[in-house]
Amino acid sequence: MSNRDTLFSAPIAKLGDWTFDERVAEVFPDMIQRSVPGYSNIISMIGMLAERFVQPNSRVYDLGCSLGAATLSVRRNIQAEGCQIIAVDNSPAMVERCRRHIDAFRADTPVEVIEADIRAIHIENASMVVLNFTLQFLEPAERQQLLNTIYQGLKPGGALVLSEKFSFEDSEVGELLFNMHHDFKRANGYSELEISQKRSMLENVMLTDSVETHKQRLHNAGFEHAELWFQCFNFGSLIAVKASDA
Ligand SMILES: C[S@@+](CC[C@H](N)C(=O)[O-])C[C@H]1O[C@@H](n2cnc3c(N)ncnc32)[C@H](O)[C@@H]1O
Ligand SMILES: O=C(O)C(=O)C[C@]1(C(=O)O)C=C[C@@H](O)C=C1
Repeated sequence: MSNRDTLFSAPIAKLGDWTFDERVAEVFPDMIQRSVPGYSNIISMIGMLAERFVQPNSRVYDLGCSLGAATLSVRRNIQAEGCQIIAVDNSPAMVERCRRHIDAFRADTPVEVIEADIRAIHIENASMVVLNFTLQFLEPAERQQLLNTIYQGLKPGGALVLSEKFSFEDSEVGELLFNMHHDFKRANGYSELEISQKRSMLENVMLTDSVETHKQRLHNAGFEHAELWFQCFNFGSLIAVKASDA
């Protein structure tokens, strides 16, 4: 079982910027489950999407794989033969644990876990790409380029799953959903101090976009189809599909 996240329960004198270090990796399953509304639904439904979208003899990329939760869900559900999963993360602490998690289960589809920056990854012969709460950690100016690369590397009929924390153009709704997210964290046992310390650490490194901005970028990248398929408060997931005659 995963360790409980108590990283920010005591006052921290000098709050630095957020990083995915050893301490975060150690408690990550508990942290993400208690912080992201709908996370476990999204993980299991990524498996359902894999069943539908993964094509024989193609690749699946899990970009910003952390401990490999999405990779494992995809691997459990792939029906097609001759596939390979490439899981990428630039945090050594995550990659080391991810390799152990993946190796703990037996399956036919091989998984390669790569310690690298997702901005430097070449994508080819992909039928599915997963960005599960990762794009939000790139500089906003770098997000379009990554989506362009993904579209180029996808086979016709291939899909990108893009899950993110959202901001909202309607400030009234934005404030409501932001507060609902905090209620969710409180209900999951986080104190006001834990919530506010983590929020300050994330402030400079996790800049959120609206659903409209995400859709616009996906269309700019070339995706013929893009729609929100899941939302819980200010967290959700889009599916973007490359046309089968592209
Ligand atoms: C919120 S976590 C993703 C959760 C994971 N996809 C899941 O479904 O459990 C974000 C991950 O992206 C990784 N990351 C952030 N920026 C990255 C980059 N430029 N290249 C590679 N990995 C990156 C972090 O190290 C972290 O593990
Ligand atoms: O916005 C928050 O408060 C979060 O905790 C979000 C979030 C995320 O979306 O990735 C941030 C960092 C951790 O990886 C887990 C969750």
